Order: sequence, then structure tokens, then C-alpha cells
Amino acid sequence: MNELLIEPFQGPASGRAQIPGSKSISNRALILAFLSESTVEIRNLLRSQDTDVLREAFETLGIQASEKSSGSIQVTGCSGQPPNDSGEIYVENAGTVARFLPAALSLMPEGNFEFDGSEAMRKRPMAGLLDCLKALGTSVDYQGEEGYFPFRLSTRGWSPKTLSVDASRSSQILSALLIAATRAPHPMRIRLEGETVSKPFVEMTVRMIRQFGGTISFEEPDFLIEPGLTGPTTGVYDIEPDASAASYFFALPIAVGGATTVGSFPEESLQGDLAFTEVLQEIGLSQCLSNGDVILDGTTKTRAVDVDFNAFSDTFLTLAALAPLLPGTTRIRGIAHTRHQETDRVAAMATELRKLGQGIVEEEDSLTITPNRSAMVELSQAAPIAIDTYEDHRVAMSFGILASHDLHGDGRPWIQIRNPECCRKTFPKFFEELARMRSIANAR
Ligand SMILES: O=C(O)C1=C[C@@H](OP(=O)(O)O)[C@@H](O)[C@H](O)C1
Ligand SMILES: C=C(OP(=O)(O)O)C(=O)O
Repeated sequence: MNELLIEPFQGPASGRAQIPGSKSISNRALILAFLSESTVEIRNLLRSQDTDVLREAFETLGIQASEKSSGSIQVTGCSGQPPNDSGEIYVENAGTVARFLPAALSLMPEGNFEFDGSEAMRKRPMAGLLDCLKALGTSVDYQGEEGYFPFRLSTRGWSPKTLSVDASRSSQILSALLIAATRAPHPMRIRLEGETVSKPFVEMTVRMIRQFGGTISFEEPDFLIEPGLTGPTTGVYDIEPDASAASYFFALPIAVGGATTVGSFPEESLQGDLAFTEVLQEIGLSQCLSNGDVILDGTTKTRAVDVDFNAFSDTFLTLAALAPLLPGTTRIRGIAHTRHQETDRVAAMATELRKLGQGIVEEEDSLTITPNRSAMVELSQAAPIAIDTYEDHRVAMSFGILASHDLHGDGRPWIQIRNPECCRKTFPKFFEELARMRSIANAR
């Protein structure tokens, strides 16, 4: 297995980190463009495994998504009726594709699709969505365990006008149905049963449906969706930088001091994960906003925090990995649902932090980390510690930031990351970007 030894920074961070387009916005934009009645040009689309699998599925379905010379992608909207009504679709481990695409294709009056995903995806919750598709008229044939990939869908369009959704295990299930409902043959009333995790992602869905010309409202406890999606009025859609990916560079000053700039986010960003910058301010970093750029300065004293991450849990790993450098016990709550994502993230972070000698209390919904610097120094004295990444891009990236800290004070690497390529899911050039930021810091 490939391992990457991380060189600690030899100077404080400075400069601007280059962040790719948002995964969540990119895959919503691609699906909404396919459901639209017009052609949509998407600018700054993320190029990574999670968007590649959706574009490959588009190819299977005959949906045109072509590269323009300017670097943008042009999707020929087909009102949700692709040229091909059958095919095999592989979603790898992309939660957005796994949820959004089956829901969108279930609108077809006569479609037959085989769906499968990676080993990890075969364990992720799908039943909440597939039960809804059955209620709408699709038949679902499970090839393995009921409620999970792989399965075959025989679609018959949507008949009922109301639907109850259980999105307690993933908000993507609700988002998928709201997006697809824009092409239902009649107005839809969709009720969320109970609570959903990751609420800001549902708000992102609602706002993006409107940006694509759809009509959606919320009348507690129902979402009301009118049929029709014209596409963005200008015909062009711009993707924001990815706020979860930005979290690593926002937090870098905790590990190496200095300040990092990440830009440019629109004033009314669609991404709830920007709330992570508030956590960093609570830790003691100061934040400055300038023309959409966010600058975090870590030259001040830091403190440990106790935070509920339920609404922006993709960023909890960033804090967990840096907790060993904070002066006190860090508590991270609201993260039980992340046990069903790329890997069991709570268990993965607990295991790897224990390898570094940190005091860990792992509960179903929380992680408490008590730093132990001398254990970390001692354990990495003879040789660097190897961090396992469980095919989870966020485990790799967050420990990459911790590893940038000059623990031994002599520039000696003390962490190596196993299978760093798993970053290809959302940020293929993450370690190159970290190295570029390091060379700027070292040159100062
Ligand atoms: O809708 C989305 O784009 C996402 C929703 C969240 O998932 P869950 O709702 O499964 O927590 C988040 O973790 C994921 O990275 C992206
Ligand atoms: C949970 C994540 O991904 P997915 O879209 O596969 O759910 C993530 O990117 O952290």
C-alpha cells in the first residue's frame, strides 16, 4: 500500500489555498441540469471521483455533458427523460450519486437500471430512499441484503401525490426526493417523518432548486413542490469552492501558526460547513472577511471546545485530528450518523488518535479527546506513525494537517498517511496543495 510521509512546515502558514469546487453543489447542479428543460453551462465543477461517477452514469444514460474550451461543462437538459432507459450504474462510494440518481431515474415511465457501489457503499443506508421509491411505483429487487446496494430498479414513474420520508440516517435521502419531485407529473407534498441529520444540506437543496427555476416551499411539516424546472435564467451556473475541503486549510494555523486565506465564497454561501470557521474562532483563531475571502489567523492563544457537529459533520474530523494540539479536552457531539459514511468515522478517528497516545472516550454519538503531547512525541521518536485512512478522504486530509505540525522541533516527519490516494473522492490534489502551502511557508 502506498504511504506518504508528511514533511512538517518550517514556518508559519501564509498565502491562499486553492480549493476545488464543492462536491455537494457540483453533483446537485449536474442532476438539476439533467432534470432541466434547457442547456446549462456549469462553471468550476469539481473534477474528482464523486463527480466522475455521475458523469460516467450520464454517459451510460446518453445524457450529454460536454467539456467546453473555457473549462466549463455543458449539460443538455432533458427534463429527466434520458435517451437510454436501461443500464448498469456504478456509484463507487459517492453518497450524493447513490441517493440522487435512483430518485431522479425513478421518474421514468419504463426504465430498468442495475445499481451497485463499492464495498463501503454496500453498507451505507439506502432503505429510507428505496422504500419511498417503492411507494411511488418503482419496483426494487435486491441482489444482496435488503435495503442496501446492489439492487435493480424497474421504474414506472411517480403516481402518489404525497410521500413520507425517513431521512434520519442521511439528509441526502430527503434531498434526493425533493430534487426529483421537480419533475413529478403533478405537484408533490413531501413530509419529513421525524428529524434529519445534516440540515443545512436540505437548505442547500431547496435553494438550488429555486436557482434552477423550480418552485418549492415549506409549510411545516411538508415540502410542497410544483412540477417544472426551467434551468438557471442566465443558462450558467457557478459552483462555490468546497467549504468542507476548505476546513483543512482554515485549520492549518492551529498546526503551524500564521494565517491562511481561502476564497472566494459568495456572501450568501449555500454551504453550512462554513460554520466550521465559527468553531475555529471559538478555539481562538481570528477571522477576517474580505471580498468573499476568508482569512483565519492562528497567532493567538488557543483553547479546547465542546461542539455539536450534527449540522456540519464532514468537518468534525478536521477538529478531531487537531485536538492533540489544543490545551485541554475537546468534545465533539452529534456525529452518530457519520458511523455510516465512507467508514465508521467515529471509530476510525478514535483508533488513529489512540495510536498517537491521545486520551479517547468514544460514545455512540460523540468523541472526547484529551491531548497527550509527550506520548505523541515518544511514540513517534524512533519512526513515523502510520495512519490508516479506511478509504476515507477526510481521515487522510485531516491527519495531513496534524502531520504538518513540527512536533519534534527539528523538521523531522513524524506521521505517514497510508493510501493518500483516497483523497481522489473530493480533492485529488490535496497533498500537492499542502506541499505548495508548505513551500510558501518554508520560504519565508
Ligand atoms: O447532501 C449532501 O451533499 C451531503 C450531505 C451530508 O450527508 P448526510 O446527510 O448523509 O449526513 C454530508 O455528510 C455529505 O458529505 C454531503
Ligand atoms: C460524507 C461524505 O460523502 P458522501 O457524499 O459520500 O456522503 C463526505 O464527503 O464527507
